[in-house]
Amino acid sequence: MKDELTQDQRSANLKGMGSSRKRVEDVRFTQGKGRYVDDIKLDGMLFGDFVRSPYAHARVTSINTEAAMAIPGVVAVLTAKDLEPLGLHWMPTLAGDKQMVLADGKVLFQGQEVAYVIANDRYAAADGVEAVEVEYEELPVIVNPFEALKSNVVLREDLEGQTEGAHGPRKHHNHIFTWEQGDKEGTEKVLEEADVVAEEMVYYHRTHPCPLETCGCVASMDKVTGKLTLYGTFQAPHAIRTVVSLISGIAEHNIRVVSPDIGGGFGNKVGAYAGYVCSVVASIVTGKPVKWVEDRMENLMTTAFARDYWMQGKIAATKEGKITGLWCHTTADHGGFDACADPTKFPAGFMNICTGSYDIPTAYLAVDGVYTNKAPGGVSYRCSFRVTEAAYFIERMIEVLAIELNMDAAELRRINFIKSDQFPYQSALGWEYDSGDYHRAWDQALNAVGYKELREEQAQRIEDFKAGKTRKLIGIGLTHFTEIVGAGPVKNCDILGLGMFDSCEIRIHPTGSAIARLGTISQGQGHATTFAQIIASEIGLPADDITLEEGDTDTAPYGLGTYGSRSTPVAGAATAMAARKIRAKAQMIAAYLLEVHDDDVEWDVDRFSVKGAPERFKTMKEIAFAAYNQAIPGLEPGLEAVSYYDPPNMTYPFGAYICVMEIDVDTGEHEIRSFYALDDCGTRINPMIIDGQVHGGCTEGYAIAMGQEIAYDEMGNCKSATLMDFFLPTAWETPTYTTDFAVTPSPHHPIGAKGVGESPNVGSVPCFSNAVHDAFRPFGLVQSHMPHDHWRIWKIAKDLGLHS
Ligand code: PCD
Ligand SMILES: [Cu+]
Repeated sequence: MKDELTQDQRSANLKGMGSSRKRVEDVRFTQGKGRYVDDIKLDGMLFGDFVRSPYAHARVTSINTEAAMAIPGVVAVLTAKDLEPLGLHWMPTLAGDKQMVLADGKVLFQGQEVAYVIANDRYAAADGVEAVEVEYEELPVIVNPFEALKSNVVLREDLEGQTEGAHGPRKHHNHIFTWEQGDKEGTEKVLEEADVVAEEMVYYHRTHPCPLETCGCVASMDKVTGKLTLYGTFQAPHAIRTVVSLISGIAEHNIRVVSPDIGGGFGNKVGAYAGYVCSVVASIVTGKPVKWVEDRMENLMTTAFARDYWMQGKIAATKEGKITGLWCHTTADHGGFDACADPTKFPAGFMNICTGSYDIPTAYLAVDGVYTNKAPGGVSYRCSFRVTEAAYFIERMIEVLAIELNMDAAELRRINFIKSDQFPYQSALGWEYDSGDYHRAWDQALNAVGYKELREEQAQRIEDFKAGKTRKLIGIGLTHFTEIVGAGPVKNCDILGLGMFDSCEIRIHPTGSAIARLGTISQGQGHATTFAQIIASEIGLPADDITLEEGDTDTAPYGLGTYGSRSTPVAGAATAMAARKIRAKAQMIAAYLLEVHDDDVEWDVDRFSVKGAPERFKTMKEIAFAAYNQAIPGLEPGLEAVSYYDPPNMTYPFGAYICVMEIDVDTGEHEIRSFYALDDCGTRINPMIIDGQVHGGCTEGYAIAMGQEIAYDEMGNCKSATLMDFFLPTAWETPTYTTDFAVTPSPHHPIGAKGVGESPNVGSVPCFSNAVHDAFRPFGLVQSHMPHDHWRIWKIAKDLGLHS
């Protein structure tokens, strides 16, 4: 048989890895045909809504539900008393703490769930919420973690007297854990003996990812079959199924968890919320489906926030700028409950990646987790595992050290980068970096933006400013970040005891198309597009002929879900491995059909051909059909495979970002003149999707650095619970980005890919912030806290005496 097409043409037809294949899910999304939780409407469905605490800390002395029950349409009102007999008034958190489902005696943060009203429709439920009478007795409020550690006020009375927590000893009744990594004495010695030591407090404020779609679920208990179906905005559907089974006692095979389309997750939808538990209970009690969907204020006030890390740092170096040691003590504000979603052994996530891209021989990190009267969570926002905090910390400390040494910050970085021949690199705080080429990426970035000329322009501008010719300064923000994603090796990463592997199952149909199912779940990342591309390249069937399914625990193989940029490093690897199993069987089938030995056929894009006789071949499509219609001796019929992949290591994507900012000294306004982002995420599956990820992540980083904040007053009132107060950039504010790339494959990943989704947030926040600091560096600014909104920038200028 003769083939008309060249190898390249056949390869292009597959739309495999490396092609900017258009996102298949967008046909649905752009036509309003997505199916989100709120689109699920079941017969006889009821609606739940919460009574929430107006106080940040108060005793609940009484709850009267009579008036609420009298409202037409209200079916029931649940309080902690109703949940207690079921043992469901408290629930375990992913961090080994426990959290009230409904207020049990007291409340610990504003917006905390106090009672759950179930009604025939949303409006009756809302009226019911208004009518529930709750009496509170206010208690002293603590919103500052440093004060919490000194205060006599006991926030968590349920833990009183417990000196041991889930992560070791507790030093104080408002203390959660201390986590230490590295060499304390060694680092102190280095600091003592160093030529130069720079010290600074770096605060990464509390913020929130604010996804377009808020959190919600529909619980439906079928009393006839005993089967509970739970639809919801879950980033980890299988883990939710296991947790629901463990806390409700319903056998796991009788629970089906479904994540339909999700309108953005960003880590906000990893944890388990009171709304899920109450909806499940309500459905069991009423025998009807129950829907609960948060509104915007509830989402901002009560679901997983991000950051709130106070990082005290010391960095030591020689006079020439070679870093000799890094010390960090972090005070972590976790709010009323410790509900982070970190792997069990890492109560401060991967904060110990805080040595960044630099070869720092000695380092020490300690993190103290603290309770305050703020919302719990702390898991989210484009790095669930505290890598954003770590990158911000080290990239600020480098700038602070550059000031101390009176050095150019780009040069200081270059002197200290881990060299390409040092990989795999063992960091002082315990990680093995898989691969990287930082010097090359850095030079590529500096050349691309014309760094030298920019510095000259900036110097001229400073002169002009001093001469009274202009009131605008230029800031050049630099960042070189190293991410750590792909949790994780099962041997040291688990969530609630569930090892963090992931999975893929591929089934080839007789006519040569396929379906693949994964343990992950897309929230907008485009998995249906990219994972089909991996399979296309591995087994030579067009990506367009491969359906991808995620999120239904009745059909998908068990996996730990999508967050921490783990889908590509873990489920992506499982996908390649499952595909390779299929290809191995296909090889045997091809050899049988071609009547040669297995070893005498070779793979060629979309077929196996006889070695030395390429005109004799069987395409994958032909092989698929044969798998179902030929009796092949020694082989089972059919063509499918499943892989559960336990990664041997994390992957370490990295990037070089440079921002040029103009700052108006008199108004505090800024303009982003340019933003350059070079990302190296190893082998690239879909360059266009990567670009989209970088644009999205940088825009979130821009928001965080320049204005976004979950702020509290001293009474614990959340001051930023609406989009009037919480900065969400629109197309108007969003800067234009120039993206670039380098490719340093991961040596341990079957296709060499690393994650990329989190990287742009990890890298862009310090980049924007460093630009602000850099603009004022000649006038003596060393450190100033984010977010750098107009007022705060104006204040910096004022404090430096730049206003006449
Ligand atoms: N090399 C490479 C890598 C990657 N990729 C692509 O890209 C993406 C991403 O990826 P990754 O990195 O792996 O990641 P994932 O896992 O998938 O995801 C996750 C992430 O993702 C990001 N992005 C995004 N997007 C959208 N649209 N939405 C959303 O929500 C989101 N989110 C965010 C977050 S936050 Mo966390 O949760 O906090 O932890 S984490 C996160 C996908 O599609 C993939 O396939 C490619 O292509 N290539
Ligand atoms: Cu992360």
